[in-house]
Amino acid sequence: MIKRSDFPKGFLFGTATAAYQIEGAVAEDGRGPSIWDAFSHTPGKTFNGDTGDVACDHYHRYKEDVQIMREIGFNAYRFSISWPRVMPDGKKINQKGVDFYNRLVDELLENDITPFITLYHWDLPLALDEKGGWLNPDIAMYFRAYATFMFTELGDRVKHWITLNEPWCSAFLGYFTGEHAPGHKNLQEALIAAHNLLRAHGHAVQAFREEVKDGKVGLTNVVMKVEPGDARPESFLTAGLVDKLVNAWFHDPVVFGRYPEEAVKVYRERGLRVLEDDFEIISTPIDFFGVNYYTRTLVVYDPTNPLGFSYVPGDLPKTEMGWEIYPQGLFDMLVYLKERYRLPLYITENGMAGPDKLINGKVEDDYRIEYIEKHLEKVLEAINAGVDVRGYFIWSLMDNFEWAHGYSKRFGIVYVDYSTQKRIWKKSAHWLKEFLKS
Ligand SMILES: OC[C@@H]1[C@@H](O)[C@H](O)[C@@H](O)c2nc(CNc3ccccc3)cn21
Repeated sequence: MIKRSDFPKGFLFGTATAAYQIEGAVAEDGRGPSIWDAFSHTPGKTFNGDTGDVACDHYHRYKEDVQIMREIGFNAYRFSISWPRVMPDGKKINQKGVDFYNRLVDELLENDITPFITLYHWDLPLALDEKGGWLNPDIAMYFRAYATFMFTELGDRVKHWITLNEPWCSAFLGYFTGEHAPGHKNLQEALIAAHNLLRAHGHAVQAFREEVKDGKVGLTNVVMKVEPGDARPESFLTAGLVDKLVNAWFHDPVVFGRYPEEAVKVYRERGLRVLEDDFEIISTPIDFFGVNYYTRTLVVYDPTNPLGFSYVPGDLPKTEMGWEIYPQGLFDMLVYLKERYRLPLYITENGMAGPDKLINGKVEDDYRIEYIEKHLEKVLEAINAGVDVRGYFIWSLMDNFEWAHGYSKRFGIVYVDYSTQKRIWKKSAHWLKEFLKS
């Protein structure tokens, strides 16, 4: 059984959330609509027609939620700022919205919890989407202005910042598969959005260097361990290619100032345009990568598929999301990222959706305790293998709005009874409290 003291001194143990998934109060104190407000209110887009209108009502209950983090013993908390709450039209400042984040940051600091802020966790102001959103190259300058303002407003107290959460999801789920807002289904658009997301990231890093001299800034990507789903040699090659299409596509430009050549070829061979501008800005040096790790992805060679591969389900035990539980993949990807990019790493998300049932006031989520413990063991193994991992954030503090799945998936270590907004510690929260004392 691993102990907290096995980890390096100063290692951060935290939990993570995102604005649209927990805040609610979507029209309070001047907040403007985001693309997720529009998307979730569009019939058929989310499970049961669920929306983030109320969510966990964190906007009003943030003090209670900070107390829960303090009692569990976390020393860090990753959360995101709702761009449309602080700039309802994407540009004009709404001071009441800004003041919520001032209050939240002060509450965290008073409880010795280090804030990690994500500037963009998918809730683009709808007004900017109406100007083309991530398809409009101007978006990079709107994002730079938003980032600059937040750095000046909170940078005196917040020294750890993440520009974007998972640009792969924003681009490919938002513009190719259409599962996420704004719900487009166009691969060329996904490539354009991906490039503008990376440009926006680079501009924000440049602004950060001007505004927060003593801070650290990074980018959080979803990191998938891609493996062949059958024994054919062509599937082995396909896995290597998909790794470039998903992982390297959002890491290489930021460090090397270019897209991975093998992946560019896949798109160009299919007549798609790959953008090449602004790599100087995109590769403005960063201080760390955030790693969101959940599972592995199995792919097989499939010439009938537009990109030459298809996903296959694995045979390992799965979570409620249908994702295989595969801690080894975390170790593998931490070593891979260290070898390829040589940057400090924070695991900014790791966790599972479980069949969490409230029975006699308790949620016995032993499966989640095992998931966390097994993944922490792999983090420790990676650190002992020389990987510079500096923190681990559990997704998530509490059950929340799980995007297209609505409230049907529970990732929290704290159960939320949405009918009463009562927070109920799951067994995993009690386990973590003991672990963090060990
Ligand atoms: O789904 C759980 C969380 C989600 O609530 C967070 O907002 C988001 O940052 C997040 N990213 C992942 C991993 N992304 C992923 C994307 C495609 C396939 C498998 C995993 C999981 N999660």
